[in-house]
Amino acid sequence: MLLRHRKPLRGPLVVMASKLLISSFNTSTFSNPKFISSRFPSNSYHPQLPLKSSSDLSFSTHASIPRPVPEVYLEIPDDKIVDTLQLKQLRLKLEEIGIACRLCQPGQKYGLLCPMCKGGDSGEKSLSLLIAEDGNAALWNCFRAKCGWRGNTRASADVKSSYNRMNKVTPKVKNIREITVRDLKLEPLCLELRGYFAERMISEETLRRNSVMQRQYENQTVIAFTYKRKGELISCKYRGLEKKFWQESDTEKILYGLDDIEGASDVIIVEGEMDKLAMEEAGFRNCVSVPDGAPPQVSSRDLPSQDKDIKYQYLWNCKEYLEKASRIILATDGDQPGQALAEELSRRLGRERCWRVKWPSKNENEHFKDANEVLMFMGPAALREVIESAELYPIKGLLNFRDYYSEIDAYYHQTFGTELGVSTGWKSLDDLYNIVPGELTVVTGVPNSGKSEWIDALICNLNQSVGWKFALCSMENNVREHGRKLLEKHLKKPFFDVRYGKHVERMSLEELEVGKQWLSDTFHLIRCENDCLPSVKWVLDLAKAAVLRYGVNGLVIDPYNELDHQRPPNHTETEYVSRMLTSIKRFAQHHSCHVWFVAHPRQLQQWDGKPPNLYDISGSAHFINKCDNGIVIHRNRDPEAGPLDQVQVCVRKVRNKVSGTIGDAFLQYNRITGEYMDIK
Ligand SMILES: Nc1ncnc2c1ncn2[C@@H]1O[C@H](COP(=O)(O)OP(=O)(O)OP(=O)(O)O)[C@@H](O)[C@H]1O
Repeated sequence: MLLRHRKPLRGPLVVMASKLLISSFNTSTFSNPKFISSRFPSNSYHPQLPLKSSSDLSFSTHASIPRPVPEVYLEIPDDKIVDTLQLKQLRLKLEEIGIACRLCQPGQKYGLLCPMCKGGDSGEKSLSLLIAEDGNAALWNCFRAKCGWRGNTRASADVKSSYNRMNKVTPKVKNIREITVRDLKLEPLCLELRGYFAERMISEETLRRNSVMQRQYENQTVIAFTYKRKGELISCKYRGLEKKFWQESDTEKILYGLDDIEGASDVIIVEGEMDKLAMEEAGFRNCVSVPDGAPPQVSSRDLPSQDKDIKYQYLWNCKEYLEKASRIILATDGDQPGQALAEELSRRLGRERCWRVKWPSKNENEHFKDANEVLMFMGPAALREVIESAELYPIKGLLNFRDYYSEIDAYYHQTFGTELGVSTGWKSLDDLYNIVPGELTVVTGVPNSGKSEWIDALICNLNQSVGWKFALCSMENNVREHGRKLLEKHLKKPFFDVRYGKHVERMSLEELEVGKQWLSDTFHLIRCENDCLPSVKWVLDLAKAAVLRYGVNGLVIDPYNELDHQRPPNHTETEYVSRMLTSIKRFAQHHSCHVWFVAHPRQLQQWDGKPPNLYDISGSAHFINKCDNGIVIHRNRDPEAGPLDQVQVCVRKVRNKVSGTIGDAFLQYNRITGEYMDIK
């Protein structure tokens, strides 16, 4: 007997709960939303009915189904409860789709067993059903997150509502027929068909054990693959002579050979009945075949909910057989649809327990495509070997060094020539700092120490030695000044013949023309032409375009403080810097592009004239933590201490010992051409 709760509605909680439940329901259906009970009867009646279709049903999953609000009660006088014709019709419809509502009364909410998920392992009554007070409509949802089945229906189909529209995307649950060998007029296989299987290396014993039969169909004898569960015939699939397949209508979709995997910890899934039989010949009974073959390609959509997963309903119908398996070998066909099927199966079964097979080569260009082919042409031992050497199904993001062997080999053989880093062009730095594609170098130094000059000289050297090209995001330089400095270094002549260059020959007009062409071929400028400061993301997006369009090998961001650093209010500066550097490193690695990032040190209170520390960079210690290389550029400004044109390149951090080590190198600065030279 159902428990009914007979306390009057009270308080704001009740009103809230009513609104919550009714808001997801057509209010015209429920004219009086205030009578709702969400306490579930503990002993509701729920026979296990097969899933059936109804023309005016609509189902959808909903992750955020409101859980029933407890302690909300209903008061309906007994004399108002009348089983109207429409209520009877409605109940029939609900029963048809497996909702056991024979004893459910209008205006109340009940907790029933969900026919879709059967309440999961615990068998909880997770389906919340509400029948409208007029007995004309019902609304249900399963509050188990894994299921989330929900829907609504009306007693009569011709009501104008959103149902028809929704029906188009909802599954039609067919009236499942019970079938028997006798009803289907199945017969034992004739000699000719047994011969057909023998050609395919399928023995009579295997055919018998799998109850492979035949049937007369439109003047021809066709093969009948019997789909059984616990020995009972559930469905039957026919195969005509021209490899034409069809299946008994209105039967439940299940895996072929289902009883063979009951309790198995290792399960093999193949793409056709013939492959299942072939596996048996190779000694594997723990094998099932999908009933419907393979999809043309992997769906680009998210995994649908169970009730909308029509094409793979057979997996859900056999869930309890598959969920205990710890290893599932996907031995689908080697062609594209077969691989798409493996992907779709692994998405549903959990990639972590899936394995895949590699079909052996047939000749130089081809592979065998499935189990039956391997059995026929290579024999049972070869098929066994294929299954025994199955490999783990790849999981995106979970990898092994094996996946990188070719990269490791290329590294060993220095195939690309840049594995040990490219020389800066200065001998004194060869042991300390070499440029590796994909790394991040942070450069610092007190103002006017020559950071930008040194980086310009370095990239000119790299262009000359290995032809690298660069994207320059140098906010402090105006374009013509930057062009001048780069040209002077490249042509080794001053741009002007006054002041700094008055004693040396100026670059000629012809040299300027050649130089301009070199500038255009070598550098791409990332510049914010208006007043706003560019963000790191903006710079990286353009740098990515420069990599893809022009194949640049390096990016210079000079300096850090000229970028827009508006950070989200909940981020500290440390967090912000950390994230920003992570995004720069990702860009560098992903595009094999070296990034030089210039960062100023914070204001040094009592500067002793010595090179600053990397930790002195204003903002955060993340600069030194995150960079691959950390360099401080320093120059002597005390004539007593040594030559004024001497520049100290302090290599303060080198993450990769292959490319260098910590130490100082000294270079000589040529003020006229901006070149840096090794000190002889
Ligand atoms: N060793 C040096 N001797 C003399 N002048 C130098 C030396 N190195 C750089 N300079 C000069 O110092 C000026 C500033 O150089 P640069 O712009 O490269 O310094 P910076 O460290 O990047 O400065 P800022 O911190 O202001 O960005 C330039 O005019 C350059 O010619």
